[in-house]
Order: sequence, then C-alpha cells, then structure tokens
Amino acid sequence: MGAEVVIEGLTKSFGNQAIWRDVTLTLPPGEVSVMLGPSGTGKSVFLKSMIGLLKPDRGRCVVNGVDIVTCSESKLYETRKLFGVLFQDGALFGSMNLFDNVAFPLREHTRKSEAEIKRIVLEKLELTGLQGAERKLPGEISGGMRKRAGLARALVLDPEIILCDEPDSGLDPVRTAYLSQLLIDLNAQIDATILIVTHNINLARTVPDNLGMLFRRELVMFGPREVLLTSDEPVVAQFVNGRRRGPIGMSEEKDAAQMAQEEAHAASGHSDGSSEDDLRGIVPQLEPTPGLPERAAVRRRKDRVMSILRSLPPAAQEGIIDSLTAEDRARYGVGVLAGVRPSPHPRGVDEVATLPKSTWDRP
Ligand SMILES: Nc1ncnc2c1ncn2[C@@H]1O[C@H](COP(=O)(O)OP(=O)(O)OP(=O)(O)O)[C@@H](O)[C@H]1O
Repeated sequence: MGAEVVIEGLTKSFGNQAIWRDVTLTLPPGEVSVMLGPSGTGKSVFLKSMIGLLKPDRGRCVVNGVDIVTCSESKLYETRKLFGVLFQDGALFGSMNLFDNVAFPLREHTRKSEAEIKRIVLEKLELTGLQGAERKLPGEISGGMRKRAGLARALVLDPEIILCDEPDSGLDPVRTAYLSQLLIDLNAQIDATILIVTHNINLARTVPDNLGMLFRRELVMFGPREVLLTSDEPVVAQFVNGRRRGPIGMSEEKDAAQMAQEEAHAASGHSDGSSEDDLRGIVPQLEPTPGLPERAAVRRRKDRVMSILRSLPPAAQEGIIDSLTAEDRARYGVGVLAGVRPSPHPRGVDEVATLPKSTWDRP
C-alpha cells in the first residue's frame, strides 16, 4: 500500500508574492486525490514543495515519519525515491528514445544490471500501453504517448506516491478519458497513493477518491470527493461549471464591481456562454478495467469515509449513502428506509479531512 502524506500548515511565497498559506490536508494511503484550482493558484508549486524541489516558508510535509521541509539532504534524497512524478510536459529527454528515457532513473539511482533494467522498462511500457514504441524518440510520438511515457518513467522505481501535474494538458477529451482510466488501473495494480493536479473537471468528477481546491492563496476544501461535488461554495460552482460568473476572474479573482456588473448583464439576459445545466453532483467513479484486480483503496476509503460521515455536509452524506451497495449497508448498519441515517463511529474530522473553512464568500 502507498504511503500516507500528512501536510500541515504549509505556506509558500516567492519574495512578497504569497502563493498559498496554511495548507493542511492528508493524502490517505493508496487513495487517489485530485487538487483543482484556477491557473496560477500554485498547484505546480504545491507538487514541487511536496518533493522538496521548492522550499516552503513554513509548515510540514511528512512521509513515512520524515518531514520533507526540514529533513537533511540525505533524508530528502532517500524519501524522494518514494515519489514518482509525472511532470506537465512529460519532461522526456528529446534525444533519448523511450526505452532510455524510462530506463534513466534506474541507471541513475540503482545498480541494477542492464538485463534487469530491460525487464522493468518493458514491464512499465506495457503497463502504460507503449509496448513496441520503445525505440521511438519523444518527437516522433503524440502528446498522449509522451504523457504515458512520462508516467512509465515515473513508475520504474516502484513509487509509493505518484504525483501527476496536469496529466490532461494538451490532450483531447478522448485521450484524457483513456489517461484517467490508466490512472485508475494503475492504482488497482500497485495501490500507490496518487495526487493529480488539474483543471479538468471531467477527470476531477470521475477519477479521485478525494477532491480539493486551491483558490485565493488558500485551500478552499479538501476531503472525500462527494463534499466538493455537492458543494454550494460559489467558487466551486463556478469552477466546476466553467462559468465566467462567480468569484474567479481572468487574473484569478474579481472585485465586487466586476461581479455586480456581470450579475447585471446576466439579469438582462446576456448569456456568458456556459450551459444552464449544473455539472455539480456525484457521478459514478471510474472502476478498473474488467480483468484487473479491484482497487484495495475502495474498501479502506469506505471505512474511512463512513467513520467521518456525520462530520460531512448533508448533501455529501446523502450522496455517500446513496452510493452504498446492499452489502455496504449491512456492513455499516445503514437502514434501508428513506431518512434512516447510519450510526458510524465518528472520529475527529481533522484526522482525515479538511472541510470548508474559508471566509472568501462572506462579506
Ligand atoms: N520558481 C519560481 N519563482 C518565482 N515565482 C514562481 C516560481 N514558480 C512559480 N512561480 C509563481 O507561482 C505562481 C503559481 O504558479 P504555478 O505554476 O504553481 O500555478 P498553477 O496553479 O500550477 O498554474 P497552471 O494551472 O496555469 O499550470 C505563479 O504566479 C508563478 O509565476
């Protein structure tokens, strides 16, 4: 099972530009989490801070008892080996073929024989659907294949934690759907903890166990997917529906005058081009491709979420209860009659989830 990542009070600025502050969340072991956020909110900076490529001003990021923020260089080097990172552009070496690109971390960080390296590289290329492409150069393949090659390379050291920076960027919706499926299949096969940062709503609705959002230099929320997907927070509603009306503006946030003007335009019948349909709501989560093992994280997550159910907002509770199977209902003692609430054993919410706490939508 993948490692847990505990982040507490993480704060980052560049000079006097605050990027985000007091980010607190836990990535539950082996679960898939997605961090949403408008462009420029510091999602990539967040990933880089998690692996010690950037140094936060304060806070902790603890993996297997090691705080990435304050540990020694040698501990950082060791702990980094637990991470596999898929960078936004795949970050492949243009002059190396896919085989050598994927083999690179093994040649750099291990003393494995070339025969062993070949076995591992071919296994990871197959896992990411790239068998037969090992002699191609990155410039000779499509963006989707480059992403998958980047993922194959992220997997060669058998990471416990996989970080994906906008795996969908530059991909069409169909390729993004394939990549989403690949991430779920991968999780089923290796049970790694996965964090994906993206602005892709479809991916965010269908892939993760947990969903969070960064906006206005803070973590708006982070917790079970059902919380964000049923949230009434204006910034979430705007982002999920891709609307211009709402607190997010072209350069991240709007002032009150602009918001009022847009409301007036809408009231006078001016369309902002978005669909009237509200895309919020819980849709079924992707399952592993038939024939693959079940995701071990699913049962662990259900136990975890049921243990904090009562601390979640009512709409999220309802969605979670609706998604339970008859077997789950028996396991958790959930009544079959409408309106009957389960009686799990609530734990402190801080244990696993940070729920909406921001004040940005209040005057
Ligand atoms: N090394 C750096 N030095 C100074 N500023 C930086 C550095 N890296 C990032 N920034 C700034 O931090 C802010 C957040 O950048 P980041 O790339 O993390 O945003 P993002 O949410 O990933 O955006 P996008 O979704 O567009 O990729 C930006 O204003 C960026 O200019």
